[in-house]
Order: sequence, then C-alpha cells, then structure tokens
Amino acid sequence: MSENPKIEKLRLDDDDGEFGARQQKPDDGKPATVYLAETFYITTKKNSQFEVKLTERGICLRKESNGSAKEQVIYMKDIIGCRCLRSKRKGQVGSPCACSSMPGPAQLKVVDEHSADLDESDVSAYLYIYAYILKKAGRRGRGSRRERTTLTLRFRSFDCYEDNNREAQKWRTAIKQLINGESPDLSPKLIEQRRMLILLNPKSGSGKAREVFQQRVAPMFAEAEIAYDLHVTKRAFFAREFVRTKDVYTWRGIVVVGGDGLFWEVINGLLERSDWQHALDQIPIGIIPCGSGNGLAKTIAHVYG
Ligand SMILES: Nc1ncnc2c1ncn2[C@@H]1O[C@H](COP(=O)(O)OP(=O)(O)OP(=O)(O)O)[C@@H](O)[C@H]1O
Repeated sequence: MSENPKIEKLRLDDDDGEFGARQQKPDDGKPATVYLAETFYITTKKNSQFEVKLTERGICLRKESNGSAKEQVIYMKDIIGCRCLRSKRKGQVGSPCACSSMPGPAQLKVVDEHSADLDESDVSAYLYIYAYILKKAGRRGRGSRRERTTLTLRFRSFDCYEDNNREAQKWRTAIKQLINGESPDLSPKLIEQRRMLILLNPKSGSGKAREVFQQRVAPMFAEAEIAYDLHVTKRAFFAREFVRTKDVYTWRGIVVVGGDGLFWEVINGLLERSDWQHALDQIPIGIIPCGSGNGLAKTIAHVYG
C-alpha cells in the first residue's frame, strides 16, 4: 500500500473554468440509492475534502464545513461517458512517487493505459467523467447551451496500477450502466459494445460536415467511449439504400451528419424495410445539423432543463 492509502484526489474543470453543476437545483426531495461512495480531495478548491457518491440521479459531491454541508450534483442525464486513463510521462528529472500530490490542472496530462508515453512511476488510475451541462437561456429563451465539464477522480489507494485501475473500473462500469439506464450490479459486466453508424454528407450546406464531425462530434464519441463506423455518402440516395439493405441492428444507433434531405433519406430507407416497425423501434436516430436549412433538425431538437 502507498503511504497514504485512502487519499485520492478529485479535480473539476469546465471549459470556462467554472463548475457548471453549481447552477443546478436538486431534482426532488427523494433519497437516491447510493451505489458507490468515496472520499476525494478537490485540488482546485483549496484541497477541500469531498464525499463523492454515485447515485441513479448523478454524481453528488458533498462538503462539510463549520457544521453545514454543501452539496453539488452532476446529473446523470448530463453525463455522456467516462474513461480510465494514466498520467503521461513528463520527461522531467526525478519522478513523483505514488503519494505525491496531484499535479495542478494545467500540468496533468493523461494517456491511454497502453500508451508508450505513460508515466510508469505514477501508479494512479484517473477516472475522467465527461458532462455537458445545460446552461439556461436568458428570459427570452435564447442562448441555451451545454458546457463541457470534466470531473477527475484519482485512484491511488494501492501500490500497483492494476489494483487502482480495478477500483476506477468499478466506478466506470457503474457510471456507464447508469448512463444506459441500467442499475449497476458492480460485478464485471459487458458494456454495450455495438458501434454507432455515422452517415455524413460531405456536400451538405456549405460543405463543412466532415470538419464539424471531426472537430466537434468525434471528441465526444471518444469521451463516451463509443466506437463508430463512418460512411461518407457518395451520391444522392446512398444513405437511403444503405439503411434499407444493411443489417442495421449491428449498430447501436444512427447519427446523420448533414441536412434535412439526408435525414429524410435515412427515415425513408428504414420505412422501406420489411421490418421497418422493429427497426424504428430499436434504432435511435440523431442528427448533427450541417445542412443549409436544418429546419427539421431545429423542429425536433429537444432541450431539457
Ligand atoms: N455525395 C453526395 N453528392 C451529392 N449529393 C449528395 C451526396 N450525398 C448526399 N447527397 C444528397 O444531397 C441532398 C441534400 O443534402 P443535405 O440534406 O445533407 O444538405 P442540404 O440540402 O444542404 O440541407 P437542408 O436539406 O437542411 O437544406 C440529400 O437529399 C442527398 O440525397
């Protein structure tokens, strides 16, 4: 065991430097089932100690000070995924030991556990949790947007990475099951392995669909650990034919990156199948609007508060 067995650290960052969950109100007064709970330190908040609980409602951070408790919740509906990572080699003289303090937000660089660049001397497992929190619009209802927030939990109770990773994986599995609407059973379980089907029209709108996908959408799939098959449409009716003839059930859902016309093709391709009812029932469809009009996407856009 390391010198400081129960000390793990937690970090909260969002892209504008403010933790968005603060702005949210609790859902209701009902007690939530606690699946996992642990104490972490939050380095960006003067190393305060937080009790972190995973419930079906979300991730609850609770801090006690001067006899009163402050609670913040990152709601499950805003969490898109989480990944277990390791710290990246810094290339500095002298390496930190497992009990050294967590690097500051700007310093911590993480890599995949199979990366050649990982820092062997840091046996911690870092669980990165990605949330896109809805920031309410002003009074006129305009400008609602989601802001990216990451919550970092550092697991370092044990002397070897494999043991710390096992703890982090327990949280990861439970979070993923809750995202999928399942109750976590906390025993190793197969997480949804099916890939997402992406149909992208490079000619949509001003021709920026590829760029939008690579810059804005692909990083979110990586955060959610969702693998995908990207098919770039070659001509009109390519997408329609594709979904009409392929075994669509091999994919977990379809994301259309294009305009209303491409979306229309996908819906019609599915409706032309003999099993259309089952297909529409089983395959969720989403759209990343990249067309010139995007009227349909705007109409069906669903924003929850
Ligand atoms: N590679 C391609 N080359 C030419 N046309 C294509 C190609 N792929 C798809 N299409 C056709 O382009 C049509 C219009 O595309 P899409 O709806 O994506 O963009 P848009 O017309 O700019 O957007 P909107 O319909 O929102 O105005 C689709 O109906 C589709 O049939």
